[in-house]
Amino acid sequence: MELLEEHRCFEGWQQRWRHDSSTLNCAMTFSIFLPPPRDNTPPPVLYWLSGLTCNDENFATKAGAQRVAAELGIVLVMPDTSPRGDNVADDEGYDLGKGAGFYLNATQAPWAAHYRMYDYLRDELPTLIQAQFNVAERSAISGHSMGGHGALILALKNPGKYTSVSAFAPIVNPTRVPWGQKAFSAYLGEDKSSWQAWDSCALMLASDAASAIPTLIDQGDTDQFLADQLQPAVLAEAARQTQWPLTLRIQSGFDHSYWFIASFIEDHLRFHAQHLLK
Ligand SMILES: N[C@@H](CCC(=O)N[C@@H](CS)C(=O)NCC(=O)O)C(=O)O
Repeated sequence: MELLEEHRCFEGWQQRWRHDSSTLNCAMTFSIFLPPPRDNTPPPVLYWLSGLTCNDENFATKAGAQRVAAELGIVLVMPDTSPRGDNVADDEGYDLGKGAGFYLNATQAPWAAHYRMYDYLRDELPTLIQAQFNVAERSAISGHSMGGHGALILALKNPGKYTSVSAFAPIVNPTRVPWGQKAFSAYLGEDKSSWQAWDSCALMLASDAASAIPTLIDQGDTDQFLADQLQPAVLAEAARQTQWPLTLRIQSGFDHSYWFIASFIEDHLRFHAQHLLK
């Protein structure tokens, strides 16, 4: 592990690290915010997954989450959104390839060689964070847009792994919207039956009530992607049918940007703190 940057931030520290990922078969960079130590209890972790075109720095620099994370004593881990490097397959579009890993394990050439963000986030990165930092095992997960999709599928596919999940403007039904259909065709191939394992709505409908965890979603009602790509009402209907504890808040006048995230990130941190710090 190589420390690339370190900055004092409120009562904690903002750092940026590079490491070699054996899952992704390339070097990866992540950001982490470490709150000030308090007594002998190691702090829990909130994983943040960003959206299309982002890397580990968008949330770190634009969301303004550190002040409240320092106050609550929560570590923020901000991974990149895809494998990186000259040897990694890419596409000209902003919504496929680098910056658009969709938090799944690709099965199709040329993507399968590196695009395994699901395994990286489920196994390799948490193991690394546990080994390198003084943190508790308890963790929660959140994200934006493609990262909201990532947070939801990681939570839905791994009962017991996270105390709570939240999302801003998530892609809840990727198998039915253009962003998801383009990415899933490339990464998973044309057999659409394999797509269901990576779709929050399908996963929630197939979920076991006993594995449900508290879920908070915020969605701006003037988000330019709301009607074509996001459609959180489809997940709300799945939650109604399965009695999944979802709170969906429609926020008047907010768009898809980090200005929206910055406006409600404190609510999400306090929501996760209720479950992480029990
Ligand atoms: N660039 C794309 C949109 C990409 C986009 O909105 N990305 C969101 C996540 S889906 C984001 O967080 N962008 C980076 C940022 O705002 O810092 C477009 O022109 O349509």
